[in-house]
Amino acid sequence: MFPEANKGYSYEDCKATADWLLAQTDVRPTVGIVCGSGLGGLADMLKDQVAFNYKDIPNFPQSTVHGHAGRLVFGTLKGRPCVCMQGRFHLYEGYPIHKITLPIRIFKLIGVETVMLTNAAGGLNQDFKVGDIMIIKDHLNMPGFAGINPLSGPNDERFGVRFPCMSDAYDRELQQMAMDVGQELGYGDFLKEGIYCVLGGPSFETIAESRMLHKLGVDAVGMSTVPEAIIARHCGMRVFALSLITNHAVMDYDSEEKANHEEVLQTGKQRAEQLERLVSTMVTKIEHNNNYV
Ligand SMILES: O=P(O)(O)O[C@@H]1C[C@H](O)[C@@H](CO)O1
Ligand code: HPA
Repeated sequence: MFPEANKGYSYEDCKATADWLLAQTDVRPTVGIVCGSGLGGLADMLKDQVAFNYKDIPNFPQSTVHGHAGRLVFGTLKGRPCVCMQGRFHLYEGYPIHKITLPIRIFKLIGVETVMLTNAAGGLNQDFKVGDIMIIKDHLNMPGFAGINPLSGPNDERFGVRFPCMSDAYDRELQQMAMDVGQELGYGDFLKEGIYCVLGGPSFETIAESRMLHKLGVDAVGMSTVPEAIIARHCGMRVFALSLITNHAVMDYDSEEKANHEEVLQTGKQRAEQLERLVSTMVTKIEHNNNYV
């Protein structure tokens, strides 16, 4: 069942994993959530949980990063059937890019229509503060510039077209919904929007790199999300994504600040409750056919 790294997973491999999951649970999720570093608490919001350790799911990679529990959780969120990845995969873990994005195709094959991606990221926008939530409106795919794209290799039309459009990667209605819900919840002061850039990691950025990204118009930098968004759009799912700004990307040689994973996880804990409320309220407003109510 394990294909060669550069060949990716076939439609049949993905279908086998999807069918295996569907046989284990009656939950039929239409919303799929991916928890970023330190944001696994989002999965704990689900009621009537049916949870699987990644190691027990055919074809699934294993989580290797602290703050990514490695569980796929099915359940309901205020009555809506959802599935939640409590832990994602990153290029720097050594996984080929097709493996990182495999769960997103599984989402599609089990009936998910809307994907909500979350991540921890370093803030480059000078107006951003640690603890801000940035709604992602667009991305820069740095590994993609070097040919590392989850759609490289043969294209299977059963998933989507050879050359998918990405100018509409992040659903505008869902961005507006997040803004509206954020205002209703009183989050106006820390709810922002911006452009996310993915790098390979695991080293954090140098000062020169951060300065370059800032000049390019990047608002937040991280190590995930973009490959998942590309795969989700390729197979026709709607994508909403947000970054929790967990630290400032250092851009000044006099600065004493040093990016570190502990700070990332700590900021996640501090904003967990608000983030959960934002995501869960949005889920209640996403209709089965993906309309915004
Ligand atoms: O999975 P995400 O993108 O939230 O994780 C970020 C990027 C690195 O994996 C880690 C660095 O602290 O957090
Ligand atoms: N850079 C890259 N990835 C990150 C950061 C950062 O500063 N913070 C959390 N994930």
